[in-house]
Amino acid sequence: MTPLILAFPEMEALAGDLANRMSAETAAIDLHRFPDGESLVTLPKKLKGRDVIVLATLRDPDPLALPLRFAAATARELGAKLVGLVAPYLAYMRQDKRFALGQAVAAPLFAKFLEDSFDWLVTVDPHLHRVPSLDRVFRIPAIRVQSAPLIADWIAREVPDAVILGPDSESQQWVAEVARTAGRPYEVLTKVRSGDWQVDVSVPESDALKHGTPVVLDDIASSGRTMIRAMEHLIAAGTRSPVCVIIHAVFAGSAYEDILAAGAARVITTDSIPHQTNVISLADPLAASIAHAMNARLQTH
Ligand SMILES: O=P(O)(O)OC[C@H]1O[C@H](OP(=O)(O)OP(=O)(O)O)[C@H](O)[C@@H]1O
Repeated sequence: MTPLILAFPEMEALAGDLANRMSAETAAIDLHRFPDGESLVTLPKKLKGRDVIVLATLRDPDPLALPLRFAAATARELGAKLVGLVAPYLAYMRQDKRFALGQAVAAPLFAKFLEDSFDWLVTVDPHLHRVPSLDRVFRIPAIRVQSAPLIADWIAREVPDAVILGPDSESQQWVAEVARTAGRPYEVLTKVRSGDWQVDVSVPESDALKHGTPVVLDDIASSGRTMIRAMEHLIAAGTRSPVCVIIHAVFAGSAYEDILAAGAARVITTDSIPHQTNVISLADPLAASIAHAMNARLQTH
């Protein structure tokens, strides 16, 4: 039977793109909020014997956590075979260690929460800068789509004189990869975070920056302060107007407007989180990885 992609709100467009590439069908998950804040999840009726792919954005994960669990459990009660999760943005991965005594280490706890409900997971570049692979966090088949080749293509095409800038030492690994694929130079900045909205970034002396367009590349823009501080220093140093390339368009509060106001020439993102800045489609590698994850899970079922 054809797999069925069940899209949580906001994910209908990506669901359609994936269905076109995978001979799958799509249907929307109806998510109703009662006045007291509880959720009612309603799935389509014909799930018996089908592989179900739940597609959700976890940009605002807490209100979606229980509906995700309800959707997975209900799909099984209605006869679905495998139930997988495609979460192009995987929340909670930044808290991958105890930064201060008493803190919850959210990354493995959230992973456990998801693997208790789903048979497999596909995500895009999770923020696991200190963890080498998703297998260290998930015990279900978990596949990481890498956006680097798509980002490198976009930069090579749209900003041919790019100097690619990673905001902190942890970004070196993938900024170097994007720069190598795009055939452009790169630099790594130094970031110091002192609070949720307090970040400082220092920019190195760079000959390349005198002649090229700075492209600040980061996996997440949340408060936007990392991007904003990087741009402020670049502009003060006399560079051309920076281009901001962000994988996950989290954009808390007015972050997007603040980044534009700080002088970005362009802000572009992948479609891991629906936003007006999405220009890089992840549908091709996501569709390939979903097929791979379903096969991997079937082999262990
Ligand atoms: O828009 P912002 O609020 O500035 O957040 C975005 C930044 O935060 C993340 O790193 P983080 O500072 O969490 O550091 P880490 O890489 O050590 O987790 C991410 O890699 C960005 O650089």
